[in-house]
Amino acid sequence: MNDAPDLAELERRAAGRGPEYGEKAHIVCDNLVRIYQTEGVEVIALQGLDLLVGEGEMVALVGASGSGKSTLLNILAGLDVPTAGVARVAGADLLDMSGRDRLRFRRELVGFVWQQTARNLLPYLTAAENVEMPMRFAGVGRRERRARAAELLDLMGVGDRAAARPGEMSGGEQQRTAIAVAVANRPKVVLADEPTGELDTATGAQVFAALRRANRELGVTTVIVTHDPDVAGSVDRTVGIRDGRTSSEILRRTTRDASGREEVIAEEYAVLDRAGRLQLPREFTSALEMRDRVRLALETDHIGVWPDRSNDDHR
Ligand SMILES: Nc1ncnc2c1ncn2[C@@H]1O[C@H](COP(=O)(O)OP(=O)(O)OP(=O)(O)O)[C@@H](O)[C@H]1O
Repeated sequence: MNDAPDLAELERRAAGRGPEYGEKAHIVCDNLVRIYQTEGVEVIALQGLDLLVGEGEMVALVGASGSGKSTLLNILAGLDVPTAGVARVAGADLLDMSGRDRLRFRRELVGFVWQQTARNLLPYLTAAENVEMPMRFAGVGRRERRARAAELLDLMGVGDRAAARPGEMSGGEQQRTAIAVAVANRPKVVLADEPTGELDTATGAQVFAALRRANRELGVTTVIVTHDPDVAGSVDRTVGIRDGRTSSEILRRTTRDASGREEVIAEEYAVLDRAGRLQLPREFTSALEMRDRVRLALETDHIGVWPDRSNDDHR
């Protein structure tokens, strides 16, 4: 006898979870787990990551090397399959997808920009031909392809480089062309893994500006993995990943001071998952020497967290 719950039972259990988590979000990660097995050793790259991104949002993902950012991006791109949890992008369920749907998802619903310029563009095609390539796969007619490629290269500020091959373009021009390629098929989501990583500050700023233009003018939801503080500081929302989980978020909003000047206010938040778990920033816990256990108190409008002093008398 097999005691494992059948599909109907799993669906019943899932239905009992109350209102669907992230029902309206464009990207939903719920308790996402990715375990790699290499030579008998398990690496838990994502250990229950939660993330919601709304349609049209532009979000930066930051975190130490090895925290799981690229793993997450590869899953959202449909290139890697999570071990457990929920991952949905633009309505597509990334855990339950046939090979054919996955291919369609990668061709039509997401666009990517990688750090290595060589990975983004075909070296023997011109910039315009590179932008036309995904449209060709999608069966777009020649005239429409040409017009859209020209329009997108213009939007990215590299319209005058349309006839150049990647080897004849600067790194920044190649990355801006890569963004045009990524959005060619009108994807719902663009994923960029360190798009400015190989560029100097000024060129990186131009590439970021091109991504932002794609986000604002084409309305495409954009997720950027970055170590670049200028990029992380320029988006409305920066999500910190620590040890395979979302740990904190910085939200920025623009207001006007008394003299009418614009100022950006950045506020830090901790991510609270459905089970009530949150990660306190390491600087906070180490400043107050918090370890193992903390004391909590519910106040009318906040929760107080204190170091555990209960054993101090016995020491
Ligand atoms: N294909 C793989 N096989 C085995 N382990 C992997 C694989 N890919 C990633 N890992 C491990 O998973 C963890 C998360 O890696 P990941 O590349 O997602 O981190 P990251 O935050 O993107 O790091 P970086 O900023 O250096 O790119 C690391 O411990 C890494 O060694």
